[in-house]
Amino acid sequence: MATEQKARIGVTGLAVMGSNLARNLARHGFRVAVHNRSAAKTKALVEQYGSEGEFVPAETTADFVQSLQKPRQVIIMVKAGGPTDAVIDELAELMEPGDMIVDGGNAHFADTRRREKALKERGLHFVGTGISGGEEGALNGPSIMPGGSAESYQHLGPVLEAIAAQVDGVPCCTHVGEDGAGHFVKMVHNGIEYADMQLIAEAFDLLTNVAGMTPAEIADVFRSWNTGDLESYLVEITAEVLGHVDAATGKPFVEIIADQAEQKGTGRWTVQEALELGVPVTGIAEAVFARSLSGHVGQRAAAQKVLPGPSSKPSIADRDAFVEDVRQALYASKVVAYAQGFDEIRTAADTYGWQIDLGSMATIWRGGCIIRARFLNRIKDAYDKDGSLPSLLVDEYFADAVIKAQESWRRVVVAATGAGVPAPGFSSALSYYDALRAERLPAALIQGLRDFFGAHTYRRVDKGDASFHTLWSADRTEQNA
Ligand SMILES: NC(=O)C1=CN([C@@H]2O[C@H](COP(=O)(O)OP(=O)(O)OC[C@H]3O[C@@H](n4cnc5c(N)ncnc54)[C@H](OP(=O)(O)O)[C@@H]3O)[C@@H](O)[C@H]2O)C=CC1
Ligand SMILES: O=C(CO)[C@H](O)[C@H](O)COP(=O)(O)O
Repeated sequence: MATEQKARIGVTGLAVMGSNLARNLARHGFRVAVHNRSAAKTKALVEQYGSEGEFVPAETTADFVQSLQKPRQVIIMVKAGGPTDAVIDELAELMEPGDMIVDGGNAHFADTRRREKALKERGLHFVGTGISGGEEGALNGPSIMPGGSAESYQHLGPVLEAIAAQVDGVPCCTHVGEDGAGHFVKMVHNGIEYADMQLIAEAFDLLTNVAGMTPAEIADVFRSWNTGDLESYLVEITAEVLGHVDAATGKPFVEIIADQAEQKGTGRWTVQEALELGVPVTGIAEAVFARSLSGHVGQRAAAQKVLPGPSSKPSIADRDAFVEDVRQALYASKVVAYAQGFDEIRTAADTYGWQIDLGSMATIWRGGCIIRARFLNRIKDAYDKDGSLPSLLVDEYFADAVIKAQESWRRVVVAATGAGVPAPGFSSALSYYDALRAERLPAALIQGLRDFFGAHTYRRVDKGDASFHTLWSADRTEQNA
């Protein structure tokens, strides 16, 4: 193939994400080489969308690599895990020093670190890149979170910024940080996505089972919420899903879906990594566990037969006031979930030596991605004002918002408890708020107990950092530890 006919960039893995990303690149004037393990997808893409731009289809990996301009840039969009390793191994055999492999799948950041290290030894650049926005975002402009070296970003950045979503003329793409930073930030993005959806689902449950509203009425509520502080993609599509009617039965669509939430793993990874880093991401953890509980069909069926709810349910005197309380509780709990997610990113950056600008993360999540929301502008402002903010909750704007929401938030948690409606997201977010602001926590008693049974020692409020142990089974005098 003549050099001038070679492609600027390649995409391998042409399922929903890869094929739409390739189309997005082509629509932006990049000649794109396209390849898929099974050639039918490549053929279908070119047949259906060939007129959208310049595609260079390849049936084999060798032809695919040959069809690229040097230094070569290949984006992989295949299943995370083993398939990604298999594709990287195949490509690496055919590529040359200076070429670049970009993994746009939902890889675990530790895999990304390992892959970048291994490929560097072969002279290849490797960029682990988070991409969010689902199939629609991949086509029309996703939010893109590239890691890897600053040098790699110099070459790749202009292409990614061109195809990313744009908000106020700013691309939703920036160099997140070295090696696995991009995939780490994408993982936390997904963790926040889990928390956000759990809170929305709890709001729906409360409006259904405490306020007695229908899905169509609740759809209207979400539609109106989407014109205020809660404006976001997830609130917008909640109104769509709740307003949809099942064609086969004529019932509200939400009532005919099996109530078992599935998960591919990025939320679970966010919690596992938070446990390692010692960051309390209670909202995300509750969301992961709530999905998991929903899937325990046998246990749920057994419990339904023997465990009753409260003998009487509180009645809602003023439905509009309750709807407003739920709105406030949703907003405050959402702020807590984002605060926890940003804490995890900051702690990981310190741990792994990444220079992550938290304000920039809020900036690139404003468009294209699943958690895009109006209040990300406020998060950006908060971190722009103070890059070392101890918690989003102490920023003036967000402190004011949760303080204003506080009474509503408490009423909603009380109503949920009284009615026997599970609201783990709302209640754990409120407990987090109360724990953070508490002058004194019962952790003191835990320390006392640990010292009693295991001589694990404790620090005193009046003796600085020194540790002590009480001789519990002797005369109970205190010793320096
Ligand atoms: N779907 C979404 O909304 C989002 C997905 N992602 C991530 O993007 C990536 C692609 O997602 P999606 O488009 O949904 O596709 P899938 O995750 O369903 O992956 C399907 C693709 O992987 C290829 N593949 C699977 N195993 C192998 C293998 N061993 N060797 C080579 N190719 C293989 C398939 O090829 P074949 O056709 O031959 O089977 C197909 O192209 C995933 O990592 C996903 O987590 C990221 C953001 C959003
Ligand atoms: O990455 C995404 C969006 O940004 C995917 O939509 C996400 O993988 C969905 O996750 P799950 O299937 O676990 O709900």
